[in-house]
Amino acid sequence: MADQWQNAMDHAVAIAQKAGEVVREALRGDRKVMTKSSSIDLVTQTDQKVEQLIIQSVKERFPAHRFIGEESVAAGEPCDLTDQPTWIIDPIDGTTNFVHAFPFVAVSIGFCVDKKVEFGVVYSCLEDKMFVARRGRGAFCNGEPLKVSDQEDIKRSIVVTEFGSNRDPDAVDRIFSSLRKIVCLPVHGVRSAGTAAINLCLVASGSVEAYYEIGIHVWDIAAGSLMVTEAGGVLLDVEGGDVDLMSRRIVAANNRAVAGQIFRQLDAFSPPRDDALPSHE
Ligand SMILES: O=P(O)(O)OC[C@@]1(O)O[C@H](CO)[C@@H](O)[C@@H]1O
Ligand SMILES: [Mg+2]
Ligand SMILES: [Mg+2]
Repeated sequence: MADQWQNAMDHAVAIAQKAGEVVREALRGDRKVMTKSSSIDLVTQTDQKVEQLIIQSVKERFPAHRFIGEESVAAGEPCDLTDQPTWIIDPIDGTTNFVHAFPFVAVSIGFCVDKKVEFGVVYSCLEDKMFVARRGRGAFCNGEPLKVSDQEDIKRSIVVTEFGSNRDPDAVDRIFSSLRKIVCLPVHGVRSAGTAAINLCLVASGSVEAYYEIGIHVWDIAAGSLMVTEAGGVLLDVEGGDVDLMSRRIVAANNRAVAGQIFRQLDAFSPPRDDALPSHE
C-alpha cells in the first residue's frame, strides 16, 4: 500500500543530511554561544540557522503542515500539538556538545499526525549515522535494521541518563537520588551522550538497555521515541504509566522487564509541561 507520508519522510532525511553539513561546517569555525533559560542552557546561531533551514524547506513543499521547533518555541511560538501533520524539530540536540566539539550532535526531526509519531529521523552529524523509523515499518541506521537488546536483567544492563540543565536544588536532589539507586542495583554501567535523541538511538541499536530522563522536551524525544518502539522497545512514563511526549518525562527500554526495574527506582517530579502556558523552561 502506498505510504502517504513517504514523500515527507524522504524530505526529512534529505534536509537532515543538509543540516548536518551546516553543523560540521560550523564546527570548523568559531561558535557564538548564547544562553536561554540559564547559564548552562546554550544556543548558537547555528541552532537557529538550521531550524530555519528545515522549516523553510518544509513550508515550500508542505504549506499546510505545522511546526514545533525548539528555537521557535524559545522565541515565543506556541508548543501545541494538534491532530494536524506536525514537524517536531530539534535542530541541534546536544548544543552543549556542539559548543565543546564533543562528538555527539544530532539533528532530530519527528513527524506527528493525530498526535502519533508517523516517522522519525535522527542524524548523528559527527558519526555520519542516519537513524530513521516509520511507524509499523521498522527502524534503521544507515540502512541496517535496528533491534533492541534482549537482556532482561537490569543488573546486566547499561543505563543512559542525563543531569539536564535544571539546577533547582530539589530537582538536583531527586536526579541524584534516582541515579544513586540505579548505580547501586548495581548496573553494569551508566552513560550519558548529552543528547536525548542519540540516547534513544542507543537503546534502539541494542547498545544500551534503557534511557530515562526528567526535563527533556518533546523536540528532544519525538523522533527517537519511534526509533525505540520500531526496534522492539518500550516507552513508559517515569512512574510506570503510558509515556506522554509533552510531559518532559520518559523511560525508554528494550523491554518491560527492564523498564519496570528502572521506574521503581526513580524519584519522580513533574516539570512544567511543554504544552503548559505561559512560559517554557
Ligand atoms: O538543548 P539541546 O541541546 O537541544 O537538548 C538538550 C539536551 O541535549 O540536554 C539534555 C541533557 O541534559 C538532553 O536530554 C537533551 O537532548
Ligand atoms: Mg534537544
Ligand atoms: Mg536543541
